[in-house]
Amino acid sequence: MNRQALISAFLESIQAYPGKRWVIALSGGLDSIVMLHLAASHLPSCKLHILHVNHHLQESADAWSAFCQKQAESLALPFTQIDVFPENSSEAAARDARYAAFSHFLKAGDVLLLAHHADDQAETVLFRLLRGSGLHGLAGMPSSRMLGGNNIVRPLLSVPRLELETWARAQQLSWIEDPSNQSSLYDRNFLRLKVLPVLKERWPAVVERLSATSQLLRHERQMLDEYLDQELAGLLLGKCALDGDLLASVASHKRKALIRRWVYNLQGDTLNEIQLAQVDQDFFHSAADKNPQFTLKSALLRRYRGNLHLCSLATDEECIERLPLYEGRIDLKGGVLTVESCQAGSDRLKVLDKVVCVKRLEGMSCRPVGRGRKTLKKLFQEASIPPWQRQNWPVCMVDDEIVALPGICICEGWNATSSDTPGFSLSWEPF
Ligand SMILES: Nc1ncnc2c1ncn2[C@@H]1O[C@H](COP(=O)(O)OP(=O)(O)OP(=O)(O)O)[C@@H](O)[C@H]1O
Repeated sequence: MNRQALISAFLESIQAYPGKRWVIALSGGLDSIVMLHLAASHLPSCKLHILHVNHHLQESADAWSAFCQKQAESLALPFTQIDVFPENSSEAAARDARYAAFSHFLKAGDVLLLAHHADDQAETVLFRLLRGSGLHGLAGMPSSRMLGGNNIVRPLLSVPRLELETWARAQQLSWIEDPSNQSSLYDRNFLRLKVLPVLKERWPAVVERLSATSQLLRHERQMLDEYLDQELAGLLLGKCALDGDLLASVASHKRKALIRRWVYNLQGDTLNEIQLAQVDQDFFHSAADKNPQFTLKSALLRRYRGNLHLCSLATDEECIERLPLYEGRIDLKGGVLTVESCQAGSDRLKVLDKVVCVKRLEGMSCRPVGRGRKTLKKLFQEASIPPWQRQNWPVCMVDDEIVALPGICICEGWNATSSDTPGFSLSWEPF
């Protein structure tokens, strides 16, 4: 890869993500220093910002921060340092703290640039292969992904480390060598220091090949994901529930793949094989009267009447007190309410003016159209609404009268049967 090819690879990956700001994650190591200088030379400086995280884990941590700040000053670029104090000194704790700091710092429209390169990708693939990963793991790091609402991009992912070093030396750049990278006690370092050099002797292009393999697998995975999304469409009961009978009827490996994809689509969490085996065991091989639960980072998997539900960990919070209704989508803590007024003519919205949403109280009852008087409890049971969703289900009222239970029923007198009858339709997507 010549100098121009390196610059083109960098610019091509970045130009697909024209953010408000490109935030350069600068550790001070070779890779992020090269990324910084490529960005400073080829991108408008008014769109650049440097972000450095000080983990306070090594003696020289403050010296690294000072080095990064100096780089920013010499290039006249804005610089932010975030200090974090990870729970312990492991790489994983540092990583968690770093990503939490990244998330906290990024504003809407920012794109975060990370300087992982092809050797990092090769190490990742080898490491995961040795750990027994499947397609998901072997597809390696993606060249871009979402972090909360922001894009993370790795514009140097196809560039071997040696190319970066050659370029950095030619530009007379200086960078920091992290002494912990030289300890082969860590698995990743062992692969980098002891295994990859031996492989390179025999197959000089091993890094490029491993990184090409991961890219092929990413494409295969993309096709698989598209297939799973189509299959999921036939299993969904609302957004956050899957039909348990249909899931039980497919082979276990397919069921696990479907559940993993569904959870990923809703939560961004990827369940690993051990977690999936646990979910499969607890939810599809346990007695029907059991109430299995599986806790994810910020959600809970539950079973109700055989179906699989993904619900927020915060469902016990009281989310509605008294909310005037208006047309459109209303985001509430326990879900999303969609309101459509069906009344024709100029009084259309007046119908909704009178309606308020309240929280359900014990013993409430109403008269759903054509079904006589029913308690809300009975209506929830008949509609197969899981108990944990009932507490936050909004109840629509005018004065003391219940006029609708969104997604379940409209009450007598409030279903628009002609243009002069008040009416509306409502749906509630709990989470
Ligand atoms: N302290 C830091 N401050 C800002 N950015 C950092 C810091 N450490 C790492 N980064 C960013 O992350 C990239 C990858 O760093 P590194 O290879 O050390 O992380 P990793 O642990 O291997 O990977 P990951 O960050 O995905 O866990 C760096 O090139 C840099 O862009």
